[in-house]
Amino acid sequence: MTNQRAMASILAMPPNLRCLVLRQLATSRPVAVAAPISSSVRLFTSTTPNEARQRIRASPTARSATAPKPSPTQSAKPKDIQSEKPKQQQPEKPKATQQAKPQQKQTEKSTAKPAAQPKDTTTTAPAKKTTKKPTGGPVEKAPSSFSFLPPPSNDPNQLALPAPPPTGNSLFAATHIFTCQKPYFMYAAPRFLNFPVNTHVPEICILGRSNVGKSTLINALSGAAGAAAGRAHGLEARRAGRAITSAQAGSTKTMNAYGFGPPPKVAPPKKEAEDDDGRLKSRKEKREEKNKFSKEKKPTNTLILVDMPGYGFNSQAEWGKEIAKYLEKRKMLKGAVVLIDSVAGVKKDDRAVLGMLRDANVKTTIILTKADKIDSLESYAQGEWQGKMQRKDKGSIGDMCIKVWEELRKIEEQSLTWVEGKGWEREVWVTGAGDPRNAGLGIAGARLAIAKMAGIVRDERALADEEAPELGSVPVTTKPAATPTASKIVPFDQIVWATPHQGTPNTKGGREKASF
Ligand SMILES: Nc1nc2c(ncn2[C@@H]2O[C@H](COP(=O)(O)OP(=O)(O)OP(=O)(O)O)[C@@H](O)[C@H]2O)c(=O)[nH]1
Ligand SMILES: [Mg+2]
Repeated sequence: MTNQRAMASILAMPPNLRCLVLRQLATSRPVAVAAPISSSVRLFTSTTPNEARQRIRASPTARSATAPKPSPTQSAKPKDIQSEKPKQQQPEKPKATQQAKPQQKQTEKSTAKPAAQPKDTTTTAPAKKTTKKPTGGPVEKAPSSFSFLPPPSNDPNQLALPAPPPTGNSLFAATHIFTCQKPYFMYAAPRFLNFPVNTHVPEICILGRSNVGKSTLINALSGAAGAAAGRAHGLEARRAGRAITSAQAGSTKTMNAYGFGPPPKVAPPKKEAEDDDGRLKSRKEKREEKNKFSKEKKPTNTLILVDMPGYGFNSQAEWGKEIAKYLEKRKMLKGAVVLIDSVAGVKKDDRAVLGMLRDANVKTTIILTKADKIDSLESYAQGEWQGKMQRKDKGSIGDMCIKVWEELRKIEEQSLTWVEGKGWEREVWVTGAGDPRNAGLGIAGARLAIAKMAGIVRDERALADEEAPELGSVPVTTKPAATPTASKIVPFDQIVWATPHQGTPNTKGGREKASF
């Protein structure tokens, strides 16, 4: 209504004045201004030109340059909200706590009341582990040393006598040599000529019919338990320094040497060309010395065991010839271990090999293998095995020992030196190296038998006909290798070996006890 009255008054004006008034009104007329383009919706608002300019300044392009703060806040808000939403939605938290609680309960299950959560106790991991252990590991505690002594005569009514158990010191010293470090696979010699020179480290060879368990015993001596000792295959076994075993006879085809125990300390070669008296060496002397050292490598271990190819089924005649050469010519050969199958007993091939050993005058020890196949070891664990072994049942281990002694006494008749107690050991050792149920049956005793024959450990038992090893002739490892001040460092060719093991005295003046 006010606009109509104004228009009527303007029209009533004289023409000149009317034109002036209309021009004034035209300049002050409102202008349509575009809304910010940035927004998806185009808004139109009626404003004055000044307001329009202010709005244009506050346009999206200007906003983006001049006012970045509001956009992040606006964009951040939803993000924050979204991120906060789960935080605010606290119902998830109780879910997490509910999941954590049962885990804690599982870990504390052993101490918690089993009656409160019977379902958890049946499904939890620790319970499974405890049930799996008996299947994988040894079930029964097998005797670590297991040996027999012969009766005074060959009277068939007499029985094998269980030998008195070795002392803890002797078992500890022997076990330490074999287990203080990883066994070292030194070389495989197809022929005797391939053997490297050795003038310092005692060697023991392991002989026996094919598949009797020679390689398995070597693995068990180094600490491989039960099934692991009898199932060493391929590169993995080689890398671990283990002997390769197989259920098929004739798997070992070369003479393989394994080193045990730490190396003796060797001084670096002298730099000055002077001898001990300070005299300058001649060229010839220097050359001789160089050749002497280049022939033989520095010793790497205390003891070498040579795993021989088996004789009998699936063997080759060539192996026998090379083994015969080895037995006759090897300087550092301190003895041979002949393995005899507890089930099969002494065969024709065993007699032939024992005859070879007699002729070569090589000291011999008999070890029975696969004893687990004869008698149940449950009785061993309960201490009943001694009486059980003395029974005259066919196939018992005691009976097998009697047969072995009979054979040895026949074979020794053709020799003056290779006789009972000197050429061959009276004590027969019994093992079950590859027994998956009873890891280490008689293995500590076998270690002692071998180390004793090599002259590096003394058996402390007072056996009447036992001869002490020759002192100073062979290296002796009496203590762990970690004793740095044990011996003075001397040149390789001047190594003076220590005396045999006398046991490790403890602080109370007694002897240390070893646990086996
Ligand atoms: N039950 C049982 N099995 C054994 C024992 N010793 C060895 N075995 C198994 O007898 C098989 C032959 O063992 P090896 O150690 O390869 O025999 P080997 O005398 O070295 O045989 P060759 O190298 O062929 O001369 C393997 O399958 C061993 O798992 C044992 O004391 N008890
Ligand atoms: Mg073998």
